[in-house]
Amino acid sequence: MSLLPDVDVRDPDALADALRTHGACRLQGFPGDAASAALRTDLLRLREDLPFVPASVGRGTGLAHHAATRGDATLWLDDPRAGLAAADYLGALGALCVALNRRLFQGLDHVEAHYAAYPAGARYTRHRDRFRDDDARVVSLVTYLNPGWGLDDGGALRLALDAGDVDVAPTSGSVCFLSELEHEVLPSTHARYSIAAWLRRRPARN
Ligand SMILES: O=C(O)CCC(=O)C(=O)O
Ligand SMILES: [Fe+2]
Repeated sequence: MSLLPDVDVRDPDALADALRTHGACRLQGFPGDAASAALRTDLLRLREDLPFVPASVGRGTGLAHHAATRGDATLWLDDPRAGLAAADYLGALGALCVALNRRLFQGLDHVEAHYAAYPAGARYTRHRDRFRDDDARVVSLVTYLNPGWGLDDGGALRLALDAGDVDVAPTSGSVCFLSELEHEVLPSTHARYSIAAWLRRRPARN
């Protein structure tokens, strides 16, 4: 049996329960096949037209760019150039945030998300999304936009659950986990596309 439970996005009680019990789950139906296809189309188009920014690690004065630690390039979904699919995604994420806030994580009141493009060979070494000096990120959600991704293509998300490490192939659909959980992105054989999103306690971004 997989260590990661499958939860339907229409059942926020089950989602809250899975996060409480396991710390992570796959999220079925989010954002849906049509939305995923539109997001991938937009991401690929935006990659051509817009400079994605090499991602940084840390925050505030500790912010730094280390390609060996983190090799993706990103574009925030609330950027006015990000397009309609991005706006719809943020709307769906906001609804999920409200639903979870009612059940488990009181004080969740803001979402943030960025497109991420990892070139072949790029990785994101083991980290937490919740910073030592800023605990605003409570729940992390990653949506994969790589239909046809194969078992040999690498690029798994490795989640350090209490029950042991679990690898998630970055093909399609979404995975949701507590932002305090350690995780990493393993290098892949070719470009890997995704959206990384967070449900937050406060609106500030660094
Ligand atoms: O793309 C993934 O699987 C995870 C990305 C991640 O850990 C992050 O952006 O913080
Ligand atoms: Fe992360």
